[in-house]
Amino acid sequence: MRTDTTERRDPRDAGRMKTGVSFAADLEFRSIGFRAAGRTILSDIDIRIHAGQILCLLGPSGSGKTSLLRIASGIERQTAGQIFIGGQEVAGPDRFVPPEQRGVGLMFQDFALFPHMTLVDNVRYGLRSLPREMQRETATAALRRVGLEHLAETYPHNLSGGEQQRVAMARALVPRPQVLLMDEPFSGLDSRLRDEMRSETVAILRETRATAVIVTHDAEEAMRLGDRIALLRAGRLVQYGTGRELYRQPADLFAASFFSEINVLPASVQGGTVVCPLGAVAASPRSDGTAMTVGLRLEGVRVSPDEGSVQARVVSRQFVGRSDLLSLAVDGFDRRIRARIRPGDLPDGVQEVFVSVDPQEAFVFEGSGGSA
Ligand SMILES: Nc1ncnc2c1ncn2[C@@H]1O[C@H](COP(=O)(O)OP(=O)(O)OP(=O)(O)O)[C@@H](O)[C@H]1O
Repeated sequence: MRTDTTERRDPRDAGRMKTGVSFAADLEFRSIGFRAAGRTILSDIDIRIHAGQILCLLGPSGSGKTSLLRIASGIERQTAGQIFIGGQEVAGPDRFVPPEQRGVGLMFQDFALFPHMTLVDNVRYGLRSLPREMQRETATAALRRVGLEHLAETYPHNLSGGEQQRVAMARALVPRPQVLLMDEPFSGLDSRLRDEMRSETVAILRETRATAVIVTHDAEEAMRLGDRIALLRAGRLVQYGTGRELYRQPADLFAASFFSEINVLPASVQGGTVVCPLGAVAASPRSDGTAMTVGLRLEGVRVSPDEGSVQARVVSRQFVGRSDLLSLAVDGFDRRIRARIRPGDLPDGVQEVFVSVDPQEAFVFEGSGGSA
């Protein structure tokens, strides 16, 4: 039987259930597609995470991260495919479990605390099915866990951003959802606080053994937080794996450039070797003349005053703290090459240099477009 999507419900209700009855669960997106307003927003998304794992949905603005999160929660309904939580289908062509029965907790970008309620009442909100005394006790314990018990009777507007984040986290976790869904939970915090809250959030998620999905557009954040990362682009899954896999073996040029700044260089196969304007990069079994593209991390451009594959001139040099950023003009290549070097690696004032490629920092893709 079909049940309509539940846009009129208050999504803050999504995690409401009896405390203590649920445990972390596997979460699976199977062939998810989503069309809205005549557009394809998501297609063919297959992701599965195990109970207790943290999945980061990573991608640029508009890639479909929030849509996928909303589909997992039941606020939105996919137009193709199925969602499984703990092995049970919660959404599919013939089945739709509403948000409040899915055992999911939701945490929003702006934390969405109720301004007219004290902190303890905000946290209690998810526990309305429990007896009153238990609600208070459990909510207070949850505030204690995030270090805010002493502020239980204050109102959200008295709190700093980090404190609000912690209350939102306590509120989302207190009903012990099987899966916690978090939409850019750190984006409203300044960078120092963001670091602190990231570590704290992981600690709390591990402690409660919650399965979590975190939306972010920051690759470093995804690597810090996620056991697995799903990289999306224009509604498609570009790559799924650990942070290390995505960083070290990006599926295509887009994935490579999402994880670090890169130079994109045209290349071709010559005598079993991929050769770009900075020299030889890697061996290749492909036939001579095959067009290739090299993605070279800025750290992968070796710069030396006296040795390297090709000659270059330093066009600009910027001090940016732990490294210097160089812009280089390479003989016979009309685009500037960017490099990031340790300040001591090249004496100040040196203009004529040699450059070569560190093969460890270079990614080779077939074709001139750079796909895998
Ligand atoms: N119900 C809908 N109706 C029409 N368009 C929608 C709907 N939901 C999402 N979209 C569109 O789908 C695209 C993906 O949106 P989504 O919010 O999922 O992306 P995102 O990756 O989370 O982006 P951001 O990082 O900017 O939040 C956007 O272009 C958005 O406008």
